[in-house]
Amino acid sequence: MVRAENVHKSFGSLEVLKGVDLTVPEGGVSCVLGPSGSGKSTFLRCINHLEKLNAGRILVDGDLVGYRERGGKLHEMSERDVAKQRQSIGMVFQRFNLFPHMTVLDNVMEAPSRVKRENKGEVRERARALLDRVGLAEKMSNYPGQLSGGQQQRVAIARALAMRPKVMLFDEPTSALDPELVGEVLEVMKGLARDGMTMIVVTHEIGFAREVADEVVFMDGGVVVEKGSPSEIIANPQQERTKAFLSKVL
Ligand SMILES: Nc1ncnc2c1ncn2[C@@H]1O[C@H](COP(=O)(O)OP(=O)(O)OP(=O)(O)O)[C@@H](O)[C@H]1O
Repeated sequence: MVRAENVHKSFGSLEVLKGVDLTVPEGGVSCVLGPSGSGKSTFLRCINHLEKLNAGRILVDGDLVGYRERGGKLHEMSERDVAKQRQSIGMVFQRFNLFPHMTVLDNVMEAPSRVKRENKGEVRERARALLDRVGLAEKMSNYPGQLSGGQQQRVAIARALAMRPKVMLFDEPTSALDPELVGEVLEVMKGLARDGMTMIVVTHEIGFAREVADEVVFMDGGVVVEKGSPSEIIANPQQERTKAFLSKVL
């Protein structure tokens, strides 16, 4: 479960998030739509400790992101606790950023072996199973440079899943792909949604949002303009800003 309450974030004098509220229940999928510069990436980055909030709070699985409550007061988490909390939050970016000198299997094994220091044999089995799940079992000995963009993005998803996250954040995971490779990545994401993963997906893939999202959130100018079911927001938007955006992307 993810709950964001009144999240504010500024960069200098630029106010990027102006009080964002969002709740994704356990196993729910929220798709965040909105024009470029509306704060979508910044919002995901706040959930994953890549940015610090100026105000508001975020809870992942009931735990406050970045803070511990002690004696009725909030204390900033130690780096160790931040690292631990980040393990429960998987993130997939537009650019997959795999290690080019490591095989596909080693890329997927890297984080659990290094960060969690888990048993190598178990991690290898899990990584193999994940590569099978994303349809890349036969590529595990290849290097990222030998794979298509869609295949690399599927490896990136397997890599995030290898940490057994409770929540997966996707930041425009198909925007950098050639159009014919988009479908294979969306299929993997649909499978994850079917399997009950809690997901927040920033995307311009309206078809995906329509089919998979439990809730569609339209953001513009650092605020949530409207949110609701796909049929409410995509088929029947109420706000002019949402209508204008959808008329451009549909
Ligand atoms: N580290 C930063 N320092 C200064 N400004 C930033 C920083 N990160 C983001 N911004 C600014 O915050 C605003 C929102 O950016 P953000 O990337 O969150 O938008 P977005 O909705 O994800 O857009 P896009 O769809 O283009 O990725 C932009 O004006 C951007 O330039």
